[in-house]
Amino acid sequence: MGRVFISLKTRLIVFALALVLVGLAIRVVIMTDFMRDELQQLVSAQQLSLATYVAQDIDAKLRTRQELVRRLAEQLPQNLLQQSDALAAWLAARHDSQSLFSAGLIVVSPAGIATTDYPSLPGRRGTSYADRDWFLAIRNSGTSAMGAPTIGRSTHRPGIVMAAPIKDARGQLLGVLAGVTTLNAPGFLDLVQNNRVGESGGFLLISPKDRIFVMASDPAMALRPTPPPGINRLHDQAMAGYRGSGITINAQGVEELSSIASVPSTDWFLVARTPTREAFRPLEHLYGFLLRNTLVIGAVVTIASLLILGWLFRPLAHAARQVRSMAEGITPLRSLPVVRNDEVGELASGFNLLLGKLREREATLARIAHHDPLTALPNRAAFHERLSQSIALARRQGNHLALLFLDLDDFKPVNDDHGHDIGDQVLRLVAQRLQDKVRKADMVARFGGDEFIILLTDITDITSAAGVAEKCIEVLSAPMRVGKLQLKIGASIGIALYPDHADNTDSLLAHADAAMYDAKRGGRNGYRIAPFPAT
Ligand SMILES: Nc1nc2c(ncn2[C@@H]2O[C@H](COP(=O)(O)OP(=O)(O)OP(=O)(O)O)[C@@H](O)[C@H]2O)c(=O)[nH]1
Repeated sequence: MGRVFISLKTRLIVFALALVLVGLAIRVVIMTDFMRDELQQLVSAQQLSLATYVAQDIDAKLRTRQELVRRLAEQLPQNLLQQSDALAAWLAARHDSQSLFSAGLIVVSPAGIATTDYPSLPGRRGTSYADRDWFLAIRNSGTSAMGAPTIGRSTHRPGIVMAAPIKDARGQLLGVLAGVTTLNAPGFLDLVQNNRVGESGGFLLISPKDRIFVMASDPAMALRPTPPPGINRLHDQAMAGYRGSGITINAQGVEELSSIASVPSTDWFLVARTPTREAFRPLEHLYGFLLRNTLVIGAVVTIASLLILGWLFRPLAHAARQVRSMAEGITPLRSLPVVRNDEVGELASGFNLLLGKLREREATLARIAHHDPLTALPNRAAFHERLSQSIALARRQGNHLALLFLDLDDFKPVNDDHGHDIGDQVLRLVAQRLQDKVRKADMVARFGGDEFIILLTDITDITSAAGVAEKCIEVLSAPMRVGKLQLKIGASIGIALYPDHADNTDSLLAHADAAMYDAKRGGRNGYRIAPFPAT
């Protein structure tokens, strides 16, 4: 398990995934600001057009009613002002043909008392409207007026009054004609009430002068007071005349995108509002999309990384396994295949170079271990190895071997008289001369000091071995030129044969050694054959 976490492949995949996630985070951060601004502008523009459209619809309805009541006031037969029933019949004819005033028409005397109404509501005739704003406005200005939305005195429902003066030819006020519309009357504020903006947004129709909601998507809000200043920043700005869009926190603590448009014929304004959570929902969808998109990209990156890294690292893993197997001695040392010309290929080439060096070093060490550094002849260890192999082979093939144990005569004085360097050169000359006298298949080794040993393979009889010994003695007896010196040495040789004297290395060597001492004792510069065992 631990290997998985420290694996280069895992780390690279984690790194790639981290890049994907960082990319997502950066996209989300950058896009959030950008998209929010864009979306806010778009939704604001749409919502403002909607608010303007609905505000103009309300305005048109108010104007139509104002116009109607003004016209009716002009047309009203003034002679009927004193004939209540006839006037009611006249009103009925007008009201039925154009029923814009859902709560009817009222004729009010200059003193503010309702004299006639249609449709007639219980208790309406005789009621005083002298304190109503619309009546007072007409009394003061003499022109038509619209009252503040309020609970009707006879209807007992939220409503609004449009009133126009009834004047005689001299401009004398004879009465007031008032048309009453309840706020929830069909065809009046339909677009505002029970209508939503989006899913959870809505409208508010506000009269800033009266500080009330005239109507809202929730009709229960009609005539409720607007929030006091300081609760809703944008509402405060709208009350002060701002028209346009903005984001604000409403009295319930919900963030809303609000668009404000004027109703031109009054000082009212209409607010279309949508919770920003809903307005900016496309952003959530975008995040969802980005997240899904990132998950897919992440999965693709992981799979692609696994495949690509697997392909890239396969030779590396393979090479690592091979190197381990070589190091553990399971497989022999051999060069790694260089599959590609990339870093992995470079590593394999580097390993192969190292392997070459190792082999060279190994060869040097083997040479050092098996050769005498002075004469470059095989040393005692190499000789023992070779002798064992030769005995085994000779045993299988039924051949004879001969061992010539050679010790220089009077070598010590060379050292003593001329120094060790001269002695070394003499030893090298001896090695050279001996090698020249044997066949390639034979072996000359330095046994140590001034002792040499010669292994003759495949000899037929003792005579041929003795012949070689003689030639060696002869060649070594010849004067040796070392620098300006002319030196002379000799050699004593002991000969032992396989299998005649012995059939193993140690015993064979012991026989040859003993024979060599025999030769020394016999006067030096000669050879002796080990005595053959009695049969
Ligand atoms: N220069 C040199 N001398 C060596 C080396 N190895 C051994 N010797 C010398 O070889 C001599 C061998 O001793 P001996 O065999 O007793 O000397 P020797 O004079 O040949 O005696 P005999 O065999 O009795 O004739 C010693 O003086 C060693 O110091 C070497 O590598 N270089």
